[in-house]
Amino acid sequence: MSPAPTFETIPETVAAIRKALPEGLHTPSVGIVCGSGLSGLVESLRDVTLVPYDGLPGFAKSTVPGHRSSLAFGFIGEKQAVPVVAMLGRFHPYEGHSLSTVMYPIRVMAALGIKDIIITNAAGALNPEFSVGSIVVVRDHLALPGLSGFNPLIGPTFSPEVTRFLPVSGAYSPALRRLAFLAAHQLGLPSDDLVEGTYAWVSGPTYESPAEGTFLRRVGADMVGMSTVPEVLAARELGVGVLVLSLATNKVVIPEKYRSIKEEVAAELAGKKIELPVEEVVSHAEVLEIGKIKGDVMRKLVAKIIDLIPESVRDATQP
Ligand SMILES: O=P(O)(O)O[C@@H]1C[C@H](O)[C@@H](CO)O1
Ligand code: HPA
Repeated sequence: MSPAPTFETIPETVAAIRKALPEGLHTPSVGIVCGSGLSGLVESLRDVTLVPYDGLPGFAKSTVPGHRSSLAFGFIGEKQAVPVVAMLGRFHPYEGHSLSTVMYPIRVMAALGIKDIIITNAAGALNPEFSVGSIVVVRDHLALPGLSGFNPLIGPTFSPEVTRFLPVSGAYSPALRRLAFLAAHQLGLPSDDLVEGTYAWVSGPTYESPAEGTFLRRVGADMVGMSTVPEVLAARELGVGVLVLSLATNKVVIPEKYRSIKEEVAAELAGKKIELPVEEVVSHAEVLEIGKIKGDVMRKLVAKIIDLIPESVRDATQP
């Protein structure tokens, strides 16, 4: 496991980043996290400077296919040139990274000056009304590891300024969620392309068993994924406004009824012919493929949302 970076390392990391940047990019106002297969979001940026994670104090290396290991700084927007920083590649606890390592880049982006962050991810759809390729504006989360003793904020508080007891009831900014739907409308996206839902965070790296998928659906989750929630908590702890967009890359199979091997054997012995169900198996290759197909829509949506964030909001720390 990579050593856990702390509050003390932040000034060193910020100085290393600023040294690598031209002056106009020193203080980005919006952060972006690119989920699995979604690093193409960087193509919306103008005048890009890449800062590799390698060599940045406190940063690890992303080991997951579909994740690069660089920060991209640049400008986005048609109406205005908004300075942004995008993480091309995130860290997941299942890679062996500590939760402090997972949250560290968000804390660095906050120290650089971001006021809002758009976090994207690839996730499995539990809600049967969602289609593969739908983009879900996350309105709430179920942090399964958090509920079972692995809350990312357990341990010494990150800095003297942050609260010990973070409220998360309003973690997903209604103002930014509203801009997401306005942006989709302005882009002419079909209404079913952008939906709302609750994201369940699980540790991975296994995908869900049918019983786990059924459980998560029953307790109110619409999507399930292996990231994002620690980043949301790190951002909210520092007053950064959060928007999460989840791309449904696969449907999580929730069986109406388990296949009964006992009944199949009995039918076979009785000489009856029965039709076997087709088993669907999710893979990371499929996840990346959908990211490739829908990457352009996600990219345009993120750029449009940033363009719509009023300057007054970008300049004010969110409550
Ligand atoms: O980083 P994200 O959450 O976008 O990646 C998802 C979750 C796992 O890392 C991976 C599984 O296919 O994709
Ligand atoms: N489960 C968990 N994480 C995921 C999935 C899934 O089905 N698809 C993409 N990330």
